[in-house]
Amino acid sequence: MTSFILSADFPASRPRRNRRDEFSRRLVRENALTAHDLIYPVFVMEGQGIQEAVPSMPGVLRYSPDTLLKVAEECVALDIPVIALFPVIDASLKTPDGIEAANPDGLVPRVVAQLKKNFPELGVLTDVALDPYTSHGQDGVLDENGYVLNEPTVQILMRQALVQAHAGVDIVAPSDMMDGRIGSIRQALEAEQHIYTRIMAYSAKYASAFYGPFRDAVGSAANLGKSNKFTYQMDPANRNEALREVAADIREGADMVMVKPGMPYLDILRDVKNAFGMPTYVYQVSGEYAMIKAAAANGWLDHDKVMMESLLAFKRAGGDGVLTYFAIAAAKLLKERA
Ligand SMILES: NCc1[nH]cc(CCC(=O)O)c1CC(=O)O
Ligand SMILES: [Mg+2]
Repeated sequence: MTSFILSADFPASRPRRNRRDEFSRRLVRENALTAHDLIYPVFVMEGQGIQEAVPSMPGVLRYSPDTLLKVAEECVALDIPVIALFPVIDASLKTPDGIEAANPDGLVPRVVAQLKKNFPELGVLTDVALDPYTSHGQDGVLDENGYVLNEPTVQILMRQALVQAHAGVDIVAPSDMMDGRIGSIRQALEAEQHIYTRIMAYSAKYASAFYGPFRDAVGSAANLGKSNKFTYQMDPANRNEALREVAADIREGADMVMVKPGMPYLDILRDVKNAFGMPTYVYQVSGEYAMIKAAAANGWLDHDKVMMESLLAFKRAGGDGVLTYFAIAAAKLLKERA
């Protein structure tokens, strides 16, 4: 047998030694996913006894406040720390300024109060954004050319966040990408003694085509039509800009920051974590979920394995937690394995 040297390191270095047995693979494992890393986004609408399927998001349902309680109970049982609410607003309540967002008797504040009353230990996160409430599906107030106006939009977002805080929400999460909204919301919260309301800022939110199924779920897709969100959400080509956006949100008072979408933006997630060391979250968005579901339904990918690998990748890339429609399924798997 001829002996040959493959490299100067070999065979002193054989990376496969550590990989040979399950015990040493476990011993050298660098990252782990736990239920504590999961935030479960849910769609909620008016009504009773509702569990309505979202066709472009197989396995995702729209709930009425009563059926949502069961979901919250499941989150608690599975050790999922936070549930994130996304409202489906009746078309009759949608207006150009989306002012229903600031209605203290609206759907979201009522659901927040109900959840906190029944499950005080479950963290509740609310979306601060106008798109579920506007008749045009944009995240803000428009001028005569259809341009989203910054300050007038921030004024309404402040009122929306305050209403949610009064209802008892734990975390407000502005997903709109208006400039200066974190500072305005923080000031308003402090002024009204909501000093413990946390802000999770959607800081680096890209103008992504991966949001398509979500817009079906909340019913903004048809209203939005062919228009886009390029004048406020970030250009997918940009990397440095994400760091500037995150820096500004931290200075303005964000307690946690977010990168969105997830898997196509893992580089941004790593950059943000390295640059700021903040509690950093990532949104595995509706389109990412739909892709995995579709491939699995065709038998092209192993659903559970791909789901868990995609979630672990967020941890490895620097995420402290993930907003994911897989939260319940993943937490169940983690519990079975424990
Ligand atoms: N305020 C809008 C909002 N909040 C969360 C999502 C997307 C979430 C997902 O795709 O799962 C969007 C869509 C958008 O910006 O158009
Ligand atoms: Mg910003």
